[in-house]
Amino acid sequence: MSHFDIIVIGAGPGGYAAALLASQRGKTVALIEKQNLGGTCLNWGCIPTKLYLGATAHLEGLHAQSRLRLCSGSVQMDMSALKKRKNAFVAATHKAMSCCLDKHGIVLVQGQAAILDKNTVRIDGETEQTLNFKTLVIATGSSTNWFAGLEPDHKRILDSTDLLDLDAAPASLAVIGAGAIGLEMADFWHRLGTTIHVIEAAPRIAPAEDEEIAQTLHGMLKRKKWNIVTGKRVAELVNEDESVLVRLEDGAEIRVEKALVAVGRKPNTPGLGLENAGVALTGAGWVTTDEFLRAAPNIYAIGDVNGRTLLAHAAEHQGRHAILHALGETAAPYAPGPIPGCIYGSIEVMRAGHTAAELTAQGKTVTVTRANLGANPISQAHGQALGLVKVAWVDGVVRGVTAVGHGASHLVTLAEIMVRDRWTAHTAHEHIFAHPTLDEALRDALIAPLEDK
Ligand SMILES: Cc1cc2nc3c(=O)[nH]c(=O)nc-3n(C[C@H](O)[C@H](O)[C@H](O)COP(=O)(O)OP(=O)(O)OC[C@H]3O[C@@H](n4cnc5c(N)ncnc54)[C@H](O)[C@@H]3O)c2cc1C
Ligand SMILES: NC(=O)c1ccc[n+]([C@@H]2O[C@H](COP(=O)([O-])OP(=O)(O)OC[C@H]3O[C@@H](n4cnc5c(N)ncnc54)[C@H](O)[C@@H]3O)[C@@H](O)[C@H]2O)c1
Repeated sequence: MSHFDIIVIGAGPGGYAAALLASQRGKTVALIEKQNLGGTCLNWGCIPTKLYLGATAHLEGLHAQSRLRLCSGSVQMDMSALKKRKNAFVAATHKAMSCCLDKHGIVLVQGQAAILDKNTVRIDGETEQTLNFKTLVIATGSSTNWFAGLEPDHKRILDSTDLLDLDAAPASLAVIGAGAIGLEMADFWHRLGTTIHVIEAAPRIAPAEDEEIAQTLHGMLKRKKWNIVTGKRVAELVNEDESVLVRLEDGAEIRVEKALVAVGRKPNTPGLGLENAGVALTGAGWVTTDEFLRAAPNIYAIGDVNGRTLLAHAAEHQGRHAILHALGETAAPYAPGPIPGCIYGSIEVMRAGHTAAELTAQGKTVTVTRANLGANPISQAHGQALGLVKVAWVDGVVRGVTAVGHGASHLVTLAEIMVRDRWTAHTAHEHIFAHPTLDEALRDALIAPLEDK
């Protein structure tokens, strides 16, 4: 078959979800992938990083208890065994995904796709082939970005994919960029004994997060003896054979064993032939989409490649909307509401909805309530009671919830529901929160307006 109702380019979380939904709706579907099923998320992103963090969480837990003098001694991680486990898990997931595609009658085409015109793609794989579509979904994702002077050499100057492949912990690691990738990876290697240096150009780490949350995180990481430099750009990374020289814009230098370049992502659009279908690009090459996620009348662009929200669950959600819109099952513009997000690790950050600063910038009158994790018995039980939950309100309605601390990511779905369903302080009293749970900290921040009266 060379003609399909729907062709999807890219089998990451966005493309895979779109292909499955289209086939469940009875459409003929081809999914084109040049590398591995699962895209960045499964192979080099969400899944391997969380597997590494999950496998070493007990090290951090024991550390916290040893600080309370409840245990002592040391545990060694076997890095090559962990890598093997990660590779086995990823391979098993490839197999499961491939079976699922087969079961749904989706034709998987291995190769690199390029658009020839508004109804045709060419695939360069083992053989070259041309396929026709009624609707195309571009879900080609993004790749590691770097700036002049910071180019990874993949030996000492690494990107996030290289760092997952190390066989042993480096003695020291400079992390360039304190977004989610930099902070999560630094946390993993810190657990294995690596000395961490974080250099962030913005005035604070986790610059996309609420300022108080980011400052609290900063303080907690400093207690772990991370060297954190903010407000300074790294100008150059030099591989000096035995070490890497990190040169900051003000001339200051840091020498480390390895450096991680985690300064953001760039869209996978070069060579896609988008110009042949009248698709416009913006900025660094992100696909421009309209309110329905369309890049052209019969072409949608979903996930990282459209630059809206670089998260796996956002890609999946957009994939679903694109298919429903293409099939005429919805005529509504894409309006995702609050998109939950987390930074994972020993100290986690979670957020759903707007920060207080974002709401204020929109001209809203914002009030803020808080609950410290110090008062939460579960945080205390883990010996990790620093951190807080923060709620931003407008007109008595929850508009944003964010938190920092041990296990904070576990609060994110409830926080998303609170924002989406426009909870008031009274709503919190309509629900029973199990005791003792971290959720109670969320409840405490929520009922604070009632308690204050
Ligand atoms: C280290 C790291 C950790 C992360 N952790 C998280 C996390 O915890 N939670 C979270 O939500 N997000 C996380 N992300 C982000 C997440 O991985 C991405 O947002 C998500 O994978 C985007 O999905 P996508 O489907 O848009 O694209 P991708 O997953 O990038 O998939 C795109 C696919 O398209 C294929 N492709 C590209 N061009 C072509 C072509 N011309 N022809 C054929 N195939 C092509 C690629 O090979 C790839 O498989 C992380 C990212 C990184 C790098
Ligand atoms: N847990 C998660 O959900 C998760 C985990 C990892 C990645 N991601 C996604 O992947 C995307 C990419 O993550 P990221 O951390 O690479 O990007 P990012 O854009 O979030 O952070 C990059 C940081 O690098 C800084 N920077 C840029 N140039 C610099 C320089 N020369 N010197 C010092 N600092 C510099 C920027 O100020 C920025 O804070 C994010 O958008 C995120 O959504 C999500």
